[in-house]
Parts: sequence; C-alpha cells; structure tokens
Amino acid sequence: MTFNPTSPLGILGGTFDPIHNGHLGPVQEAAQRIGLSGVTLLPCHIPPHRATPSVSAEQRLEMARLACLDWPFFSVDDRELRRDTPSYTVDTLHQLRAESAQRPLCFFIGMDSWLSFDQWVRWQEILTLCHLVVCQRPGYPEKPSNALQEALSQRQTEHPSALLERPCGHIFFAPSTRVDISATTLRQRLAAGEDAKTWLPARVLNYIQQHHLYGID
Ligand SMILES: Nc1ncnc2c1ncn2[C@@H]1O[C@H](COP(=O)(O)OP(=O)(O)OP(=O)(O)O)[C@@H](O)[C@H]1O
Ligand SMILES: O=C(O)c1ccc[n+]([C@@H]2O[C@H](COP(=O)([O-])O)[C@@H](O)[C@H]2O)c1
Repeated sequence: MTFNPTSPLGILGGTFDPIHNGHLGPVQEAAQRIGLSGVTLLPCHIPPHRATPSVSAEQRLEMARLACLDWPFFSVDDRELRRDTPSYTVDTLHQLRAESAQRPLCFFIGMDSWLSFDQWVRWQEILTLCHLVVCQRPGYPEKPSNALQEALSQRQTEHPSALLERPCGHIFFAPSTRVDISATTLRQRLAAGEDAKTWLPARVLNYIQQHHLYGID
C-alpha cells in the first residue's frame, strides 16, 4: 500500500496490559463512523500516569500485533517503545506532526481518560496537534472539570465528518457501544483461572497462556 501523508490517521494509545476487545470494538465503530479506513495502535513504553506494568513493553507490543491479526482494521506503531522517556502523548503527536503538517490526526480515548485529560502533560497543546475522539465506557458518569468544559465549549463538534476537514482541534464524543471490560478486570480473571476469552482476541489469549503471563500456570 502506498503511504499517503495527507490521508487521515486514527490513533489509539494505551498501556494495553493486555489489549482487549473493549479497546478495539468501540474504537473501530467510532472510526468507521468518522470515515477512517483503519486505526493505528500506539502501545506506550513508560505509561505517564501509572505504575510500570509487570508485563514488559515488548510483550504488550507483541500482544497488540497479534490483536491486529484478529482485528484487521488495526495496525501497530512501535515508536513509543523507541523512546526511553515517559510516553507523553504530546511528544508523540509532535513527531507525527513533523511527518505531516496537514494530515487529520484523530486520537481516540475512553471516557475515563477524558475525565482526567486535563492532568495530561500540556493537554491544551495536544488539542492543537490532533482531534480527540472520546468513546463511551460504562461507569463514568461524572461531569468533566471546568477546564475541560471550557475546552468543550470551544472545540466540541457533533459532526464526525468535520474531523476530516481540518488537521486538528475538534473534540467528538462518539456514540459507540459501551463495553464493560478493563485490563484490570482481565488480569484478575486470568490470575484466578476464570474465563477471559469473551474479551480477548484469540491470539492474545493464546500468547498469554504460552508465556504464562498474569499468573497463569
Ligand atoms: N472498555 C473500554 N471502552 C472504551 N474505551 C476503553 C475501554 N477500555 C480501555 N479504553 C480506553 O483505551 C485506552 C487505553 O486503555 P488502557 O490500556 O489503560 O486499558 P484499561 O482497560 O483502562 O486498563 P487498566 O484497567 O489497566 O487501567 C484509554 O483511553 C481507555 O480509556
Ligand atoms: O501525555 C500524558 O500526560 C498522558 C497521560 C495519561 C495517558 N496518556 C496516554 O493515554 C493513553 C492511554 O493511557 P492509559 O494509561 O489509560 O493506558 C496512552 O497512549 C498514554 O500514553 C498520556
């Protein structure tokens, strides 16, 4: 496939410890609503706002790669693993912008991430580098902070097609299906020997079993 630097790019950043169907399903649905032809997974190396996972970054990356075989709408970008500093999104977006100034960039996050988005490093600058697409997630009914409400009043759009008409700057709440699963719950289920296959791509579950991750014998 020919690389087109001006075609819109969808990005889903995450710790992916492990990657699960709650990451993939809502984002694919939202991305297709916007009109994107795929989304790039961006596993973080050193998560900025949480403890370093017990599973290595290389293993989380490998699980993301395997997930793409089950979910061909997705591909993987390993650029954050090539930096040894915390994986600040603003730094990654500057790198991507340096590669193409005009390309629409849609950065996907779940509702929980949105509610703490104003704690991210240089969060307002992030909105000058990409669009933010917020996917629904059950259990997060809180109101955003005043700072986030202010950002919304300036940037929110109801029209997914608007995200393809400029490189950055909109916030779109995608009416995606709510999938009630988290990596935390899956780590607990796996450690307890409980069923997890409903929420994990088959190849990812297979990899976890083969490498005895998350306390699996
Ligand atoms: N079930 C879900 N529905 C919608 N978005 C989700 C879901 N799970 C994760 N996300 C979003 O995907 C991104 C990456 O999430 P992350 O890798 O931290 O997964 P997680 O399931 O929240 O993990 P953990 O339980 O370890 O915190 C975040 O923006 C998060 O909001
Ligand atoms: O840049 C930041 O300050 C920042 C703070 C928290 C999360 N992020 C990014 O948000 C994405 C999801 O993070 P997490 O911790 O929910 O897996 C991932 O790409 C992180 O690098 C980024």
